[in-house]
Parts: sequence; C-alpha cells; structure tokens
Amino acid sequence: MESRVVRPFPAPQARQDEAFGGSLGLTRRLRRNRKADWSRRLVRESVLTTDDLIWPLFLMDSSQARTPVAWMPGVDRLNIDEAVRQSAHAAALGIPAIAPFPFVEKSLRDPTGSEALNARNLMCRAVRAIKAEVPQIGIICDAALDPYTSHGHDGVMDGETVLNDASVHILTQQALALADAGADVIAPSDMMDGRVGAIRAALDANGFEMTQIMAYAAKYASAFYGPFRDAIGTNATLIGDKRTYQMDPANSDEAIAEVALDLDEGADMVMIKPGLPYLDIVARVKDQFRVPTFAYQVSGEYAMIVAAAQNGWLDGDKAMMESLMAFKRAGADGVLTYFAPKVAERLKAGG
Ligand SMILES: NCC(=O)CCC(=O)O
Ligand SMILES: [Mg+2]
Repeated sequence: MESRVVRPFPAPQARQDEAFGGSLGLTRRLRRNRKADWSRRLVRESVLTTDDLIWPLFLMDSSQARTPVAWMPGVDRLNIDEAVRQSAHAAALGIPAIAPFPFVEKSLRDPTGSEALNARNLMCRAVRAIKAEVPQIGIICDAALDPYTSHGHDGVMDGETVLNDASVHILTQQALALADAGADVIAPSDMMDGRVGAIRAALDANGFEMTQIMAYAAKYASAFYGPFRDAIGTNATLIGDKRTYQMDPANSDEAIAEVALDLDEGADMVMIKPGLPYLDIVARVKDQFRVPTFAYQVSGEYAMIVAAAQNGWLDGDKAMMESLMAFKRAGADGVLTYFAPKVAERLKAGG
C-alpha cells in the first residue's frame, strides 16, 4: 500500500519557526509534555497533599485568645482554649499532626529548666486539653529546655558549657511528662548525644512503648531560627549561640552520622532542620536510609516568604506552594510548616 504523507496544517508556532530558518528536526522535545494543564498533571512526579503537613503552633498562658508574633506576620500565639479550637480546625482540614511550642513566662524560667518537668505546665495542660477534645490529631512535642531555661539553651550549663549527659537526664524526664500528658510523638530537638536512646528506654520502662520518637536528627546551628525566638521569647534569654551542639552548616557527612545514630537508638522518624537551605541533606538522608524523613520549614523561611510577599516582591501563595513541593521532590515524607492551615485550605479548594 502506498504510504500517505499526512501534512498537518502548520501551527502558528511552526510558521514562525519557518520565518526564522525552519525546524531543528529534534526527536525529543521535552516541551511537548508541558503543552497543556492536563498533560502537565499527567506527567507530574511529586504530589503535595494535606497528609504531608505538620502544623507548628505557639502556646501561651493568657486570658486573651491570641497575640501576634511580630516577626512572623500571620502567626499568633494561642491560649489553650484557642489552641484546642485551632487543632479542631486543623483536624477538620485533614492535617495529620500539630507541633505545639510554649511561650513560657519569664518568672518560670530558671537555669535548669525545671518548669519543663512540671506535669501541670502550659505544654502538658494544652496537650491534655487537645487530646480530650481532638483525639484524632497527632501531637508532636519537643524535648528541649530552651523555652524553660533562663539562659535560653536547650540543656543545662556548667559555666559556658552546655552539659550533654546531665541535660539528657532532664530531657528524659521532660519526655515522660509529655508522654504522660498524652503526647503521641516525642521530638527531641536539643541535639545532645544519646538522648534518643535514653528517651526510648525511659518511655519503654514507663509503659509508653507506643509513643513515637521523631528525632531532630540533623539540626543545624542556623540564623533562620530568628523569628521563632521572638515567638517563644528566647530572643530575650539566649546567651551566646548553639554551635557546640547544633550542627555546622558546612557539614553533610556528619548529618548521615547523626541520622544513623538516632535510628540505631530507636527513632521512628527523622527530621532535617532548617528546610529549603538544607534540601541536599533531606535528599541524601532519604536516599540512604529510606525511613520516614521530615523537614522543618523554619520560622525564618516562613518570614522571608511572607515579608517579600508583603512588599509585593513575590506572589506569597505561589512561593508557599512551590517551597512545599520542593520538599516533596527532595524526598521528604512531610513538612513542618507554619503555612499548614493555609496550604490545607488551598488544597481543599482544589490547589
Ligand atoms: N525546636 C523547634 C525550633 O527550634 C523551631 C525553629 C524555627 O521555626 O525557626
Ligand atoms: Mg545526635
């Protein structure tokens, strides 16, 4: 049979190409798959869903429902009643888990962070209240002393030194208080060596075998935590910096060692923090360990996007969605993000 040459009517683009010297005769044109929305959706490699979101929120002891965090526009500290209401809202949106952080009254901060062990402290009361009213949402609680210490460090000090083993003993007690209040997940964020193993052993010995551990495994000494310190008041307390326990931003192999240790010690999930500037670490950790891997889009990352949007310098909502998709592309199983409710609402409305 004679073959028939089908001559499609030349598209306007092709005719323009003729005018400039004709087709390049390419076999592969990657732009074909990008030509329409349906096709872009069809070939999309990563998907962001509400199931990927963990919402960090700030607690305060107050009769007022909310006070704004100045350095994080759009984020408020919530009293317990409001935190319960907002947790219910988050659950209704389908957000799987929240991560509450306390703003502790200055009068309750001391050198050993003793308020952290008070079973009636703000965190424990909030966890109990949220668990009672919104049992379906997961509650992830930091084990770290910085909200409670008068010097703003995550552990106890001897002179200028943040003590490792002494701090771990206290963090273990803190973890037990939180688990007893109903925390579903303990998230040690202190970067002391050996704390995951110590906390795991203490949880198991006290009947909390099913309490998970999400280790802040690779937490870097980062400038991007600035606004968080305004939110929980440690900008006023912190003396010096955290470079003797948090990681050097220059290091990547060391993150692998940190993750390996935390997994050996019993971590169920690992976290990289900050997020976007450390996506290479997220990708490396996920590739190497194939375990549930999370990233924390920290306060400074949030503030950068919001501040630029407020100035009209970028489209805040688009930058928010793109930044979260980047975590998924890098291999993260989920992201702690202050944008969580906003993103969940957007996804519910159809993206
Ligand atoms: N342990 C929790 C944090 O330090 C959060 C930091 C941030 O959002 O900047
Ligand atoms: Mg470690």
